[in-house]
Amino acid sequence: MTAASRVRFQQRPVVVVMGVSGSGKSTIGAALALRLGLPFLDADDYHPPANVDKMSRGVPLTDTDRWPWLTALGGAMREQADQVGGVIAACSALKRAYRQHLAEAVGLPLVSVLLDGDRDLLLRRMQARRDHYMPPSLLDSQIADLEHPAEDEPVLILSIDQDVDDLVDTAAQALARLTP
Ligand SMILES: Nc1ncnc2c1ncn2[C@@H]1O[C@H](COP(=O)(O)OP(=O)(O)OP(=O)(O)O)[C@@H](O)[C@H]1O
Ligand SMILES: O=C(O)[C@H](O)[C@@H](O)[C@H](O)[C@H](O)CO
Repeated sequence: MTAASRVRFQQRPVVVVMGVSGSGKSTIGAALALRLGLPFLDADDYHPPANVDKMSRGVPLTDTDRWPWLTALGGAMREQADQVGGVIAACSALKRAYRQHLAEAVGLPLVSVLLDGDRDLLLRRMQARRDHYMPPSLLDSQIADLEHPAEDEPVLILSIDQDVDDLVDTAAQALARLTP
């Protein structure tokens, strides 16, 4: 048993694994949820078809496109948090207002895990992906929209130039300390 798998929380965490497209949110979020025995929700599954169509055509989403999507995800997070106590969601959550909106929808404080990487690595990972609607041409608009969590937002920042297992180990251990 690794140190991370022995982590015990006083309270189950409500976590948003966040960052720009290609940073590894779905990959790390799913693995972290499995490690912590918590439900996993992927924001990609909550987009209305019009949003997916827009992104597929290489057009960045606007705030207006994102609010209903964030409301739907926040509602699903709340259901899981009510039933299970905690939840891990993968969601770009690029702007502070989006993270606040999610926290309000859930009714509990969120902990963000920001997957941070440089543009070259992000682009390589997006280009290597074959089965995803999000085109690499949208990366720069994602980077432009990203507002790094401020001092008053509980956040764990992870550099994505590490193996998935290492990232999950670090996140699991740090969450035990960050969770109120
Ligand atoms: N730490 C890592 N090391 C190597 N490859 C990784 C790592 N994390 C993710 N990947 C790979 O990078 C690609 C992007 O990851 P993923 O789809 O999870 O990102 P994402 O942030 O969910 O993207 P999007 O927001 O566009 O859905 C995938 O092919 C995934 O397998
Ligand atoms: O906020 C946004 O611009 C979008 O929702 C994207 O982040 C996508 O969800 C994702 O990155 C592609 O799967």
